Amino acid sequence: MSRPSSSRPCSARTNTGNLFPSLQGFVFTEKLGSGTYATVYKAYKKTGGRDVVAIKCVLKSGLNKASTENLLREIELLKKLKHQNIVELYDFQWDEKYIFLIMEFCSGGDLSRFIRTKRTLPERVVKKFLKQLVSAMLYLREHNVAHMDLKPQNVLLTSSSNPTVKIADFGFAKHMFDGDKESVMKGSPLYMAPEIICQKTYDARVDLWSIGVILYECLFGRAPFASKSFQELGAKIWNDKPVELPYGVNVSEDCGDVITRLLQRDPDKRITYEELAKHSFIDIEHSPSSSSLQKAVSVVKDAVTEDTKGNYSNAIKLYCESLEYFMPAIHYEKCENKKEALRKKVKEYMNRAEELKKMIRPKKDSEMRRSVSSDPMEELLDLSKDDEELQAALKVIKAAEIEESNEEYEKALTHYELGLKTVITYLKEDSNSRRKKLLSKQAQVWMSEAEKIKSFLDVSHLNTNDTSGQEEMEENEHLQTGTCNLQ
Ligand SMILES: Nc1ncnc2c1ncn2[C@@H]1O[C@H](COP(=O)(O)OP(=O)(O)OP(=O)(O)O)[C@@H](O)[C@H]1O
Repeated sequence: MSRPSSSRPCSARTNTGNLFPSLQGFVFTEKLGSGTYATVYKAYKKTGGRDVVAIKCVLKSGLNKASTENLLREIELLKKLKHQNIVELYDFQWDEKYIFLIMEFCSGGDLSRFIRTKRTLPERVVKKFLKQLVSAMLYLREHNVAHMDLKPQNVLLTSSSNPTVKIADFGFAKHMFDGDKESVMKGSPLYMAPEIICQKTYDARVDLWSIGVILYECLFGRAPFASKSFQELGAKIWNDKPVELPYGVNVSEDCGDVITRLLQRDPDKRITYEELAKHSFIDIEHSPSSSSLQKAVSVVKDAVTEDTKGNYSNAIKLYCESLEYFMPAIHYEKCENKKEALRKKVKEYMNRAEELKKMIRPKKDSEMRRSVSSDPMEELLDLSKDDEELQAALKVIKAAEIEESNEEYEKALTHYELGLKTVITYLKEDSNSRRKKLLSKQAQVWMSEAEKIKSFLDVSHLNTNDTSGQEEMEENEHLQTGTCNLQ
């Protein structure tokens, strides 16, 4: 809510002798940086918990019509936007000299500086940042907001260890509904989608291109159109050549695919927001967010219900599905104690899933052999001596039984299914009544074995390992060493 500052325009002197602006209720401690129309300071609240904030101070006298519009737009938009990956605007005030935007403080600096200090970022870290940026972008799309000036300088980091990224600087942002077009040139050429320059009309898809450029720069240390002169930059923009990954780099196929699809010059060929959210490199549904834990709890509740009802196969699937939400929930949790408590709980659920897997595992050797020796297979083979096709099918099933007892489940299932195909046709036509009776009884047994194997195979490979701790450790190691991807 806007409310005028009661403070008189005055200033405090810094260590270096420069003047800080002054705002009642806050102590300015440090200059964080300055942009086109504002300077940003670190400050803390005099009252309460002395919360640290960032205050963007806009000198009113420096505002022309365009920058006033930018600022008002930024305030209007930021007031409405609340997302874990968007810098929050707490309040705004003004006095005779300045307009103050009191914002969430991000102590890790901006992504541009972060990349420069590390040269390149490892794919694991880039993937985490990208998921967070995409999550913010999807939220912006839901609110019909296009940022229009996404670049590493406008992406802030919450801290230097285990950082979260947040989108800042909504000075150029605009309410844009699907199909809306814009024709004014805005943004920074290195990060600007080609259609802004080449076609002069564009829409919210320009942000997808900029995300692609940010991703490229994080991985390779420079923007795809990085140039030594404006002429060179112009030539690269006005070109039909597809953007290629630098020679000799080592990125996963998924990662390469998402960069290439974001950096499509033609916006109609560019990946859409929906496709991006579902892309296997991003998989927003299973990305750490404030709702991860809620989703995990809801899935695990269903698992327990199925478990209680004795539907073990379903229960295992749901326990494992809950892990897909528990892991991002653990990543999202900042408090170490809570993380540990969550891990303990997850371990209990996953132990139960493993226990159930053992329970539904098809019979092992001794039991199986007993049923093999007691089954009338030998009699059936004898009754089918004059029928090569049925003999062959029965031998295939016999092999399946042995494979099952040896726990070669995939092979056993294939052979059960193959043999049963023939057996079933005989059941319809067989004139030998003794054989038909025996065959019919055994077919039931084999079908039920095949079903058991199928439902076991369906869940046996499902993951019950919580790797969140390992992942966090590796990520931190990477960040500390600043691993380089260009070899
Ligand atoms: N909330 C914040 N927390 C910490 N640092 C911040 C915050 N907001 C801005 N900064 C720092 O202040 C610098 C200036 O920010 P600002 O938004 O005014 O301009 P800019 O994005 O650098 O430039 P321009 O507005 O010209 O695009 C940023 O680059 C960043 O380093």
